[in-house]
Amino acid sequence: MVLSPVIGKLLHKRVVLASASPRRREILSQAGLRFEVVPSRFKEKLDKAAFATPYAYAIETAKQKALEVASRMHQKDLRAPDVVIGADTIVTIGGLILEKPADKQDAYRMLSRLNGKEHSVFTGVAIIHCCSEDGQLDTDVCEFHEETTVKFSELSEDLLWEYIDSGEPMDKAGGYGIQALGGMLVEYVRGDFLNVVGFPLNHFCKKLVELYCPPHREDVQRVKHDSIPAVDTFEIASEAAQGDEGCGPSRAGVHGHTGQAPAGPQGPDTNGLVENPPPFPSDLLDLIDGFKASKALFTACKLKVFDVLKEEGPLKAVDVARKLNASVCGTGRLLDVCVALGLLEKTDTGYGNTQLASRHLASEGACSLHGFVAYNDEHAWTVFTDLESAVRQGPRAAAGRPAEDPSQSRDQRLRFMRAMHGLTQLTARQVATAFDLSRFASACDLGGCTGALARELAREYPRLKVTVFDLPEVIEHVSSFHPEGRQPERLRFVPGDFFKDDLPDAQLYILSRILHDWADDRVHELLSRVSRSCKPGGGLLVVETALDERRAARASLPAALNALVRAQGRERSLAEYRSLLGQHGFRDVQVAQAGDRLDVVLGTRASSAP
Ligand SMILES: Cc1cn([C@@H]2O[C@H](COP(=O)(O)OP(=O)(O)OP(=O)(O)O)[C@@H](O)[C@H]2O)c(=O)[nH]c1=O
Repeated sequence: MVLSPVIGKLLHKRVVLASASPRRREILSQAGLRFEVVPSRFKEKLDKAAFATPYAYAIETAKQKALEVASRMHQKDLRAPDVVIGADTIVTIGGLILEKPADKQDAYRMLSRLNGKEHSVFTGVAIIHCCSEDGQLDTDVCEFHEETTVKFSELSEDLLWEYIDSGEPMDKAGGYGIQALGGMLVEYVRGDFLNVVGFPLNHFCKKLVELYCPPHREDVQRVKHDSIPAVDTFEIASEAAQGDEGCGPSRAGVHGHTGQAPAGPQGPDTNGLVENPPPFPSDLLDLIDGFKASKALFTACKLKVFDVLKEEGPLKAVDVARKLNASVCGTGRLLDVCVALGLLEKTDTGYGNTQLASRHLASEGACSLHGFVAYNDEHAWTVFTDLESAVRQGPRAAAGRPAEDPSQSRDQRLRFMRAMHGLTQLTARQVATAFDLSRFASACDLGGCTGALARELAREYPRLKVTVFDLPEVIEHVSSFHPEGRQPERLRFVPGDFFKDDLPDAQLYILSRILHDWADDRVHELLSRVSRSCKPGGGLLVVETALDERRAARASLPAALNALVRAQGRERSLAEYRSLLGQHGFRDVQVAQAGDRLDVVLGTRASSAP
């Protein structure tokens, strides 16, 4: 989520943070900025005596850090980033500038100097806009600084040494970290706290407003000079700038000149007053662009970008391109988009997977969603292009559930199984433990596919014997999902059709992600078959993503559309699932959540027939 519309102005630019500081990275990403991190190689050795003030030194260092990264990236990629941000934090006391301590003794000297006194923390920031023309890098520099006063308590030698021995001081200006243990040393802070931590976010936002959204002349009087304009003021400014070739730093803007912007689309009204235009629809624009992000993820998965980087990363774009047998330029763009989407990280040594990507987007691994991504790319994507006709004509009654569509090819079936396998593995433990199922000695997972949930149940309940019941053409492929060979002894696979064949005997029946695939008449048919097979005291466990007010509609609505475009099924609310179980003779119906996407409903078969 982008909190500040002005941060949103940078969303579609290639932004680079020229800093190795984890604090800067955190502050800016928490503010919603998307950026790559390329630590600067600039040596912080400028002659301090040559600067009139400590902050002039910090600003110049910040600028040199950012310029070094801009020119290195320009030379390497022949494509400079749009914006490079550099920063430098220093601590000053009695005219002395303290940077990061060289060793423990140095940290001790610094902390002793600060002990019991007030000092200033300055962060200099440089925002560099780059553009390359005819292979030449052209830069516009915008710079500023922020000062915060910090007072240390009187601290004992022991405490100082204990703090130094914690290791915390070594990578921090002045030898302390106010955001962590070092906070204990501090009596008070005057000014921006984040400035001490390493990045003056508030001042940075004000600068972006100056750069990207120069205000109307009329608004200048309304905006207090020392405040970040309220959101509506951003919007007035941004609308104005949009009228002027989109909202970006005009050359004048970059140099800090805020000339008169043309009136917004609505212009001044007849009384000469500016009407407030509606808020800028950043979230809506993100939504409109959403499909591009999905497709980038799908494509990177399909090309096995995450597999290559998991095995051999970090790698440069050119090396990834070679391994993928793809164009260097196309690969570079895709990798950058993946960085912006938070799937990859970019450092000096090249592109690497984030933990998320290694865990879920590489094709192997217990938590891999690679199959689910492929299913969405190759199947759901195509089907969803037909959403309009599904909405116009209603659900396509002829379409069957993928696993049961007789026309489905072996490859399609395998793809569907891979998707279900990944998704089920991800949530199997949460489902298995949503209720205490230890009272059951046997369970049958109807439509249990590759047995991902069944295995987890067998693992969780050492007494439980689990049967997976699914179509023969599904069971046939099960072994390829369990390369380690033999299934656990308490797990067996039985081929069959739950609408036609006798259901295997079990004390507990499970219908996980099955009912939403079917229309009401088929659901009743299936539940009455389960009810007839289930002995009094036995159970039925239904796992679904229920349509429910309690959950943000976001999580369940795509599934509702799924049912519309794909089959005759539909999503149901928890009340409907409860009622369905009740109608088929299940009592004491309880509901639990499995993670934030799944609901688990458990009913006990009553002794009297429904
Ligand atoms: C006073 C204080 C400083 N810091 C950190 O001190 C480093 C300053 O060094 P720098 O040279 O400005 O940055 P760097 O870490 O060398 O990174 P780079 O930008 O690559 O030069 C930055 O990390 C800051 O967060 C804290 O984390 N907490 C505090 O309370």
